[in-house]
Amino acid sequence: MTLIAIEWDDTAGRGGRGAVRLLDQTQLPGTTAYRSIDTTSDLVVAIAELAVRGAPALGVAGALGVVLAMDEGAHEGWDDTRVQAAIDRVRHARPTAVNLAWGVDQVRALVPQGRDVVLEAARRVATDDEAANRELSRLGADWLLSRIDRARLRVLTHCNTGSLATSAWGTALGVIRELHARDRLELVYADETRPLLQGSRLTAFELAADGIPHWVQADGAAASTILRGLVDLAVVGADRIAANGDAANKIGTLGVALACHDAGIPFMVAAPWSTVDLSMADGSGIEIEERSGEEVTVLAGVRLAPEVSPGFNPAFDVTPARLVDAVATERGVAEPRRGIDLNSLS
Ligand SMILES: CSC[C@@H](O)[C@@H](O)C(=O)COP(=O)(O)O
Repeated sequence: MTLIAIEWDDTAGRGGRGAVRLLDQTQLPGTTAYRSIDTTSDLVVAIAELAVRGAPALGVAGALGVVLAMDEGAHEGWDDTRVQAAIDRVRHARPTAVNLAWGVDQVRALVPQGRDVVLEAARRVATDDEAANRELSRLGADWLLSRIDRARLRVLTHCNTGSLATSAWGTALGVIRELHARDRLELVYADETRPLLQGSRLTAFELAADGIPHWVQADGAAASTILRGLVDLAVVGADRIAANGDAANKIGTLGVALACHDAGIPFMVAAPWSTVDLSMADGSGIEIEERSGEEVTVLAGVRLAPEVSPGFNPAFDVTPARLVDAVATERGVAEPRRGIDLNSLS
C-alpha cells in the first residue's frame, strides 16, 4: 500500500501558490481525508493535533513548513524577521522528535536562494527518507535473521512506524515489511498504543492493507506475550536517539524493552540517521512532550474517568541503551547494549 502522509501540492493553496497536502491521521482508519495547508499556523495546529505525526514525517513537515513561511511571507508582505519567527514556530511545534527541527534546518539556510530552491530541497528530504528507510530495513532484517534461528519470525511492535509515520515504507514497520517480503515473517503483535491508538488505528490499517498477518493487542498484554514466548523479537521506531543509544519513543516502549530483556530476546530500534541526535551524549536531556490529560480520560468523546480525576499523559519514554540490542540505521546497525554506540556509525 502506498499512502503518502505528507507532500507538496503545486495545484492547491491561495492564489495557486501551492500548499502542503497531508493525510489527516486523526480520522483514520474510518475516513481517508486530506488537509490542504497553506499557512504556517495551520501547519503548527496539524502537527500539534497529530494530523501529521511520526518522526520522519515530521521532518518532511518541518522542511515544507519553511516553504510555507516563505510563500505566506511574500503574500502577506512580511519582513525576514517575521518569516524567521514563523519558521521557528513550526520548528518548535512538538519537542521530542528531533526530525522536526532537523527537517527545518535542512532547508532553512537556503532561504536566501529563493523558495524554488527551498522547495526542491524539502522534496529531497522526503525522497532521501524513503531511501534511508529501505536501506535500514534491509540491514535491520539481516541483523535479526543472522541472530534468530527460526524460519519465520514473530514480531512485536509498538505505535506506528510505517508509511504514515514517514515519507514512505517505514522504519520498524519497514523492517517488518522487509521480513514479510523475504517470506521470513510469521506474525505481528501490534500494541494498540494508548492513549491515541496509533497501533490499532494506523499500524493495523497498514498491516491489513498489505495482507500481513497480525493481532492487535492491548498495551498491557505486551509483557505477558513476550514472557510467554510468543514473540521472537520486538522492533520499534524512535523520535530521538542519543549518542549512547538511549532512545525516546512512544510511551509504553520502555515496558516492551524491559520485558524483552527479561525474556532474553532482541529489542531493536529502527530509525533513519535523521533521528539520531549526537549532540546528546545520553537521553537524560531529551524533552518529553506532555499532552492533554483528556487524551487519557476521554475516549471518542466519552469521559472514562471521574470528572475530578485528571489524566497524566507523557507522550514518550526513554529506553536506556542497556536495554537496546540494536539500532538499525541506513548507515549500519549499532549495538548499544554491547557498547557499540551511535558514534561508531558517524
Ligand atoms: C517512524 S516513526 C517513530 C516514532 O515517531 C513513533 O514510534 C512514535 O512514537 C510516533 O509518535 P506520535 O506521537 O504518533 O508522533
